[in-house]
Amino acid sequence: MMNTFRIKGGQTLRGDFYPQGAKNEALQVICAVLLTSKPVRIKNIPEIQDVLKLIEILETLGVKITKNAKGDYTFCSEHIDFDYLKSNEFRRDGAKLRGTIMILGPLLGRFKEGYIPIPGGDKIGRRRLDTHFQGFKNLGAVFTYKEEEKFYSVVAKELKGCYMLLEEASVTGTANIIMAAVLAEGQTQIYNAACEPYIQQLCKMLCSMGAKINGIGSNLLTIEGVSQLDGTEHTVLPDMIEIGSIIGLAAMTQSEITIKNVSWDNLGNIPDTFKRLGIRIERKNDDMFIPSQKHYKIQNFIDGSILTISDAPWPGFTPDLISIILVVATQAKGSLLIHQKMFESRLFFVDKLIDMGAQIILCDPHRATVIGMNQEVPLRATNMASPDIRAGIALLIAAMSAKGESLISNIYQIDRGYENIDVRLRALGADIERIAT
Ligand SMILES: CC(=O)N[C@H]1[C@@H](OP(=O)(O)OP(=O)(O)OC[C@H]2O[C@@H](n3ccc(=O)[nH]c3=O)[C@H](O)[C@@H]2O)O[C@H](CO)[C@@H](O)[C@@H]1O
Ligand SMILES: C=C(OP(=O)(O)O)C(=O)O
Repeated sequence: MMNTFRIKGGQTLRGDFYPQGAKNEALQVICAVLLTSKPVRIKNIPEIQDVLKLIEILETLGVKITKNAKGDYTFCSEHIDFDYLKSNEFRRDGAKLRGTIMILGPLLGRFKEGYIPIPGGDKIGRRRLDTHFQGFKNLGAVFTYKEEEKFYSVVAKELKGCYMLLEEASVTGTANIIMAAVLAEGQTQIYNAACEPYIQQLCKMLCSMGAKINGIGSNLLTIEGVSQLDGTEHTVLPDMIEIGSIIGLAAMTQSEITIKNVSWDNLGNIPDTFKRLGIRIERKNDDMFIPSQKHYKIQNFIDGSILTISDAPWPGFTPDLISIILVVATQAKGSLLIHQKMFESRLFFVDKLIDMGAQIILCDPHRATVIGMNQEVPLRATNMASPDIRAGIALLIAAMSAKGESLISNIYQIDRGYENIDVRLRALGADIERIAT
């Protein structure tokens, strides 16, 4: 069944918002349970489409899963069904999301073989997997790709640690290589490693399972292989992308919102980047208070030139919040150049914002200039489909600020990353309804 959101915009929201656990961390640490035959308990798992699908795939793989409470699961990977891994069912199920790619590293590390169909995820431009496979090959694995079956396999007689310099700081690639290397023989050094909080959390969890990893949080990881890993307990951080989305929503709708328990120390430059758009953000212990603001003014650079916000590997600004920055800028005072460097098809949704009356010039697939309207002319309500997860939430924010009723279809693309977003926004006073179409 396809669902649509009906949104009556123009309401001011107010209240406390509790962020969900981080989707991209959950996908990594859930895959890591494959590294041990012992129970691993993970708390604060967001119960969103992508994560639930991964859990379902692990269950079919033979992992015993107990749900202790909402978002709190224990996984035990004593036996793995390699027949299923090579089956047609897996070729179909495994292709549904991006996160499944990260079962390869742990399977290769522990069993010396792993299989995966070409993974799904957002259609936001080319999404290469070269870094993953080059990393596995560096450790001694043989990589095969059957083009007609769209199926990858990695097998090794043994994995041997080595020094490697990654071609790019791929997030899921780094996670995959770490998970293979923790059980490889000897020392592995990964330079140009991604170091997002997702990766730091994965490393911390692996260390509590007995792995030996140094350099956590930096782009040089040194791993001493161990022969086996133990069980553990781990809690997923709040989702920094959801937190950024709510900052954007508060600013656009001139609302006063407190985002609870944000884990400030793991937000990097996200709060400061929104502040550069003139949005006031206050720290209150571990909560984030966003006061209601009639207007917000984009800062210029020191030399007076137009501000540019671009994405970069961590600790740079995350590409997953670029669409939100863009939509928020449409009602700021001033102009902004958005430069989405990593993905080439993530800005096309600006067409919809232009339909709603936003002043945006798409310069090329990577850059858009936004001329803010200073909340003087509201966006117009419209009907639209959500193209990808972050454009989806950006359009939802636009619809919440627009006068009148908007419809957003294809909201599966929002549900896969935001848990019950309609219910949680209604609690803040939003007029949003989920309708079956
Ligand atoms: C499930 C998951 O965790 N998904 C996240 C993960 O995807 P994922 O791990 O798939 O993304 P990668 O980090 O591999 O790369 C994303 C894109 O950026 C390009 N690239 C990457 C690194 C680099 O230094 N330069 C560069 O240009 C790649 O070529 C690719 O086109 O990281 C992305 C980048 O933060 C996020 O958007 C995704 O939400
Ligand atoms: C692009 C994203 O997700 P995925 O990598 O799962 O497609 C995202 O979370 O913004």
